[in-house]
Amino acid sequence: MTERIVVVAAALYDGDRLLAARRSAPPVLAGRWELPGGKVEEGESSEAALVRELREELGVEAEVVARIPGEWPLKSPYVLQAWTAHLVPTSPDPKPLQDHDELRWLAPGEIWDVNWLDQDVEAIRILERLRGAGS
Ligand SMILES: Nc1nc2c([nH]c(=O)n2[C@H]2C[C@H](O)[C@@H](COP(=O)(O)OP(=O)(O)OP(=O)(O)O)O2)c(=O)[nH]1
Repeated sequence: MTERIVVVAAALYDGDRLLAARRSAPPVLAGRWELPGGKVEEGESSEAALVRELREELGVEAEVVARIPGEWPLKSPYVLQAWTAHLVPTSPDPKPLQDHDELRWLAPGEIWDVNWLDQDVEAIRILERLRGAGS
């Protein structure tokens, strides 16, 4: 069986605003926007990986809420999974410490104002649908 490595990404909300992060590397992805996160390490749960990545990349303390249904192929052997999350009340504000050079909190009408990575678009669409259904 071929190896399969999960990349976990966070739809991090502050109220109804969603955090988008602009990648600074590698060159092929730089300048495009994504849900922050990273690779799950061996023996690590997806939730623990997400909390760790958000701490490393943004300097925040986050709590994972729920998995967004679906899974999206990235460059083999990676697949993308996404989770909703929020900051714990004592968390510092996010800062682009690693992998990103800009962050934006997107209000509901601003979701498509950034140039999302192609592979993230379906996850963002699902989020928008879930949000629509919930409001
Ligand atoms: N974090 C994240 N990565 C994504 C998304 N969409 C997408 O194609 N990717 C790709 C970019 C990278 O090739 C890979 C994740 O790498 P990463 O650089 O964020 O993960 P990492 O921190 O664990 O990486 P590393 O520096 O330890 O190698 O998945 C997304 O929404 N979030």
